[in-house]
Amino acid sequence: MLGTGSAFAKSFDNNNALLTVGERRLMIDCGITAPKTLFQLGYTFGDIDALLLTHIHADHIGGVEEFAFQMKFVYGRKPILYIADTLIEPLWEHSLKGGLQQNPGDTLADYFDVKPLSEGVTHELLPGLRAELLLTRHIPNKASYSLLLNDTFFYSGDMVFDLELLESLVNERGINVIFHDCQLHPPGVVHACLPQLLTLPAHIQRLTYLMHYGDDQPDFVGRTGLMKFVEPHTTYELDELTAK
Ligand SMILES: O=c1ccn([C@@H]2O[C@@H]3COP(=O)(O)O[C@H]3[C@H]2O)c(=O)[nH]1
Ligand SMILES: [Zn+2]
Ligand SMILES: [Zn+2]
Repeated sequence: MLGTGSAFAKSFDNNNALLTVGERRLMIDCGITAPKTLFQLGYTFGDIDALLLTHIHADHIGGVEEFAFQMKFVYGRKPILYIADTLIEPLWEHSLKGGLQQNPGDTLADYFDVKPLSEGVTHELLPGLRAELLLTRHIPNKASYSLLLNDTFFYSGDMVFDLELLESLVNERGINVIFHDCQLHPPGVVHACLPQLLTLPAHIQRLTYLMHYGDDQPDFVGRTGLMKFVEPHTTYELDELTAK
């Protein structure tokens, strides 16, 4: 995990991840803090093969302009951009065009090898890494996607509490690890909040790890039921997590 903080956290970096599969690396979201976090952890943008974006908020896309410029002008190649088909136009028109457009007609494709993802369809992102996007509720009229990885691991984009979805993932789809965004203080208007997540049945809590939390997270250690916190700047072995 590059970071595990909420959008407003200052002691935790933005909730972004770097997945390594064999020799290939996929970054999940690239927020404001991602360029500096990568540097602090000893990576460069040149180490990244592909970027996947869950939704358009700065803690998830605020570092994309630098990523795009560095890949073009420092590393001289187009990384893969995996993104929901519905987000391509708003990402460019509403977020990136102001900084990245240099010539009339420039598009995302001038910086990225854009691979549109359709919701509900499994795509192979890297050899050995399959992902399905799920449109999950975050902010009304604003698309945000969560990820099902290799049919075993659920990684929430920002989303509200959705008991029905989590139950169906675990009970019907065989998901055995959940990384879930967690707002520590209620009410959970645009994120699941801790009191809501604490109502999950025990067998789901045991599979659940909390991320995207605020600066007072240390006050909540030991107060998360059967759920654990995802730690920042920490590497998790998916095979080990999902084998438990
Ligand atoms: O209707 C809204 C819209 C936004 N917000 C805050 O802005 C943040 C944007 O990033 P985020 O999605 O990680 O978290 C969001 C919330 O903290 C909110 O509380 N209510
Ligand atoms: Zn966020
Ligand atoms: Zn968000």
